[in-house]
Amino acid sequence: MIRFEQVGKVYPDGTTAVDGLSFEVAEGELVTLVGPSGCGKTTTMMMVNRLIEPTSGRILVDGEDIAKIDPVKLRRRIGYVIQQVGLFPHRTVLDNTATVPALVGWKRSRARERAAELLDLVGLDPATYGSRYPAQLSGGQRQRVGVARALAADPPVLLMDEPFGAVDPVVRERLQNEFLALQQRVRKTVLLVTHDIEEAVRMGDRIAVYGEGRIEQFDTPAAVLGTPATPYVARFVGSDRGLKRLSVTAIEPEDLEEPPVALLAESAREAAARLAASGARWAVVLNGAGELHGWVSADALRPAREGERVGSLARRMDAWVPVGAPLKQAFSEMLQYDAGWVAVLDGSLFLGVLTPAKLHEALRRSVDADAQGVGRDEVEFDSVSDA
Ligand SMILES: Nc1ncnc2c1ncn2[C@@H]1O[C@H](COP(=O)(O)OP(=O)(O)OP(=O)(O)O)[C@@H](O)[C@H]1O
Repeated sequence: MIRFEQVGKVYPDGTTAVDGLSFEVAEGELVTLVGPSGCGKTTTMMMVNRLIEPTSGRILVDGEDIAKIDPVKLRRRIGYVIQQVGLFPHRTVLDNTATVPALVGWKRSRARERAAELLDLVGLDPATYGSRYPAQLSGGQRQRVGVARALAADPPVLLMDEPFGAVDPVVRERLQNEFLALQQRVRKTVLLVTHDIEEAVRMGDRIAVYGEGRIEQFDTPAAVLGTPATPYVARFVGSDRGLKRLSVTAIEPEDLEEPPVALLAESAREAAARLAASGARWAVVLNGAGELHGWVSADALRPAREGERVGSLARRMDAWVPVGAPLKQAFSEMLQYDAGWVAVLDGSLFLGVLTPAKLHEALRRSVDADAQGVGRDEVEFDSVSDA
């Protein structure tokens, strides 16, 4: 846990970088610090591992005032990932990753074993990449090594300064998702600095939105987007915050439509009759275990011969998302498969489908739920279809 108590930093030339910072990052929580250039994010972060000393207030890590901890010892408890990664160019990827365990006195063989495990964890096969040098990696791969190295000594706290800043947007999104999946498993206490509100929203359990040298709002992504605390925050998160909410609103069972269902092994004629009676133009096709196979149209079923099964007329459907996934994921599947709906699954079981209309409703539900005084006209919906 990291706790800031009235922390301020005035540089020797008189620049006040931050002032009166008080907030807490709970154990296992990921807090993003977001704000424009020069607002004091990096200063905030570097005070946690004492690369910069505050001029007022105090910072506690796990309840201990860090001013009283030897900085070298402190830094061994804190992983540090920076944009430029800072890998040693003349050391292999494996040795780079093993740096901190080796520093803290692990045996070489154990440190290398641990490094291999970590490379695996961040999606780099140690057999392929372990013996390469940093220059022989792509930017995204270097970034992953940076994360692996920071995690190698299993520090409870992780500081990340624009960790995905140096890669293109597609790779960035992949690294972000990978890191989130990793964080689900390792549950570090993370402080992540970014100037990108999208990244802050996607990554943070909570977000600290910085104005000049101070925090304007400290809250969950949904609350920051739904109810910006100040006009400054509203401007910073942008007029398309309704759209950004797609990233933070989870699909819930109540959002789903329940279209007619046909089973793979069922008689096509019976299924056709059922569809005709309900007036539906298509049905979702499931196997006997209730798992998604695809879909079948009423037109395909109508001419079915006696004895023909739904399975021989059904088409596969690969657009699906797990229940609880963000609306944005469903939307992106719809676009990718050029589909008018996506199936929503609970494990492998089919729950229902999400359609664009339902997606819109879900977004509205989410905005209304914590709009608390924010007028509907302040939240833009109409751009959803342009995303
Ligand atoms: N060593 C220093 N001496 C004087 N002023 C400094 C020093 N380091 C940073 N500053 C100033 O402190 C303020 C906060 O800087 P900081 O690097 O924390 O901002 P930041 O939000 O991380 O910005 P960026 O996103 O551009 O990295 C800025 O005005 C900066 O110019």
